[in-house]
Amino acid sequence: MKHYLTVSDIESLPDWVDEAIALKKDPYQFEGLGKRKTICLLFFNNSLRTRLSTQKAAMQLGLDVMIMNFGNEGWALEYGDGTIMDQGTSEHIKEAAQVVSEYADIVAIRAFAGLVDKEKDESEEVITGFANYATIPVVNMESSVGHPLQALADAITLKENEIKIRPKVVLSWAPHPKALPHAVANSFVEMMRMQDADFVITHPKGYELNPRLTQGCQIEYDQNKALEGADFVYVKNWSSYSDYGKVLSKDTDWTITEKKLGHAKFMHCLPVRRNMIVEDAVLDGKQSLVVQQAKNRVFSAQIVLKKLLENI
Ligand SMILES: NCCC[C@H](NC(=O)CCC(=O)O)C(=O)O
Ligand SMILES: NC(=O)OP(=O)(O)O
Repeated sequence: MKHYLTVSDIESLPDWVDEAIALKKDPYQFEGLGKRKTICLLFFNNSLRTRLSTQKAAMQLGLDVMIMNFGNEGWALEYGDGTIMDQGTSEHIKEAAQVVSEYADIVAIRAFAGLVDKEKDESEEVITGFANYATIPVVNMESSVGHPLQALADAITLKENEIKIRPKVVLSWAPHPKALPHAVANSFVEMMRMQDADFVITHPKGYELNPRLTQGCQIEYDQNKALEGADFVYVKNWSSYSDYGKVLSKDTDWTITEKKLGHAKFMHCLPVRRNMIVEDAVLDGKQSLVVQQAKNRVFSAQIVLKKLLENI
């Protein structure tokens, strides 16, 4: 693996999940691997979990960590080829990526979708710009279209809570006041397609995800029907994909309640809007796995960084 950019960079999901669970029992096992090496974390957007869990994973591997809030503090970057830079952008991705490569051995980047221009978001200009011009491995800490560290942590969490070989896993849309990206849902779908499960996606009409990703997946527009007999309910809001970036519904009939959840475990990547996405009783109850998911972000990051370091 050269970079960790998408879920498809996972060479073997079951092996990586097992390795992560083993690492969790002995987190400092590979403490020497990152000695005298540096990871640089660049954030174009806010974060709690990704920032701290990736830093912690790096520290447990003995890496030095440099963090920069690029969105506020870096120069505005230009991505276009041959652009006459007489407008707002100050520095080209070509120099920026090469320069960061001189200071660090791995670079990790968070750059969300703008949700205005679908083509621009799907071109993944920030993360692919770094992957094209950096001379070091690049890690995706949530890009326009994917959040593969989250999906790997979710796979670990599913495995830790597995009670049957082929569980029923439901990905449900839920309402949110703002337009949110598709990245988390996309990567969850891609990850679920790598394992054996009765997987169902439910959302209101108009909220279909990128059909290239959901091809062959079961889609059920009736949320109650989708939730019947579920073992895991993974909840997430996303904005419309077809009517790109638009909020078409804030219908709180889609909010997850204790009653709807039944015996299933509740999952969400966080941060979560209480009593909008899910009612308090679920988050405060025993069936919620959200904190375990957040903990597993350390081990998903650590497995990825370990694989990259072994390759350097
Ligand atoms: N990394 C986890 C989710 C990040 C982002 N959520 C948000 O922006 C929520 C913000 C809010 O609730 O105001 C998303 O959906 O992709
Ligand atoms: N789940 C997740 O990526 O959280 P942050 O946005 O806080 O990093």
